[in-house]
Amino acid sequence: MIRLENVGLRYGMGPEVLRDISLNIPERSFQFLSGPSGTGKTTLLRLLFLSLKPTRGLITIFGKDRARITREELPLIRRRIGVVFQDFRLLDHLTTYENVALPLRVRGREEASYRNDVVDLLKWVGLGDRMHVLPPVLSGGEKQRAAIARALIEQPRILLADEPTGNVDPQLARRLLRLLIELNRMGTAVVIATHDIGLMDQVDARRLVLAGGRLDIYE
Ligand SMILES: Nc1ncnc2c1ncn2[C@@H]1O[C@H](COP(=O)(O)OP(=O)(O)OP(=O)(O)O)[C@@H](O)[C@H]1O
Repeated sequence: MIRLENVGLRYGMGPEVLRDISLNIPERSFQFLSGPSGTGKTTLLRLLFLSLKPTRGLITIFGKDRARITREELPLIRRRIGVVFQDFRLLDHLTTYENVALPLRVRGREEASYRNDVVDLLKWVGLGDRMHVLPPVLSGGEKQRAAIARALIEQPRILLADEPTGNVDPQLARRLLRLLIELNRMGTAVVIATHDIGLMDQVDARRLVLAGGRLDIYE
């Protein structure tokens, strides 16, 4: 579904942050992306989300060569990729419901056509009773789940999550992980960037480990 071949990336004139990365992310797969702080996990996720271009190598996404994707095509392709950012990026002046519905509203969809989907998704992530509050009053774990719901509202084929359990206690981290595993069972590919070894040890999943700009893959 997403394939990288000998990809390298440098920011500006800096050193190569990622070197010779070759990776295939199959449909319906589940993997952790780990490695010490500053090794390029977020950078790799940004390459997968097409918010960065590689400085060398080839990326194929949904069968298309990344280098040939036009500016007009980009939003359509990105719609098939859900992302949960480290800092959530929820809009504080919109309710939880409105944050999750925003991608659909921006596309000009009528609220009546999506209201039930948003409510069902919020219930699924456990925020059924927090729909109408603003993000500043949500706890860290609730914000995380709102960000996951927003990433899923367009039914992406892959979910990229950057440290989704970074700010929550171990019990909540386990619940979030269960949610992502259930999502994967329903057919969505999942990539979770994390430092949390305890979290990774809970699932027998593929591990992508970055170190020194290179990627080791443990199937
Ligand atoms: N926009 C940028 N411009 C220049 N250098 C950057 C930029 N973003 C990241 N870097 C550098 O690239 C390297 C990899 O950063 P990245 O954020 O991808 O690592 P990470 O593994 O996600 O780190 P962490 O686990 O701390 O979140 C770091 O040395 C960082 O300083």
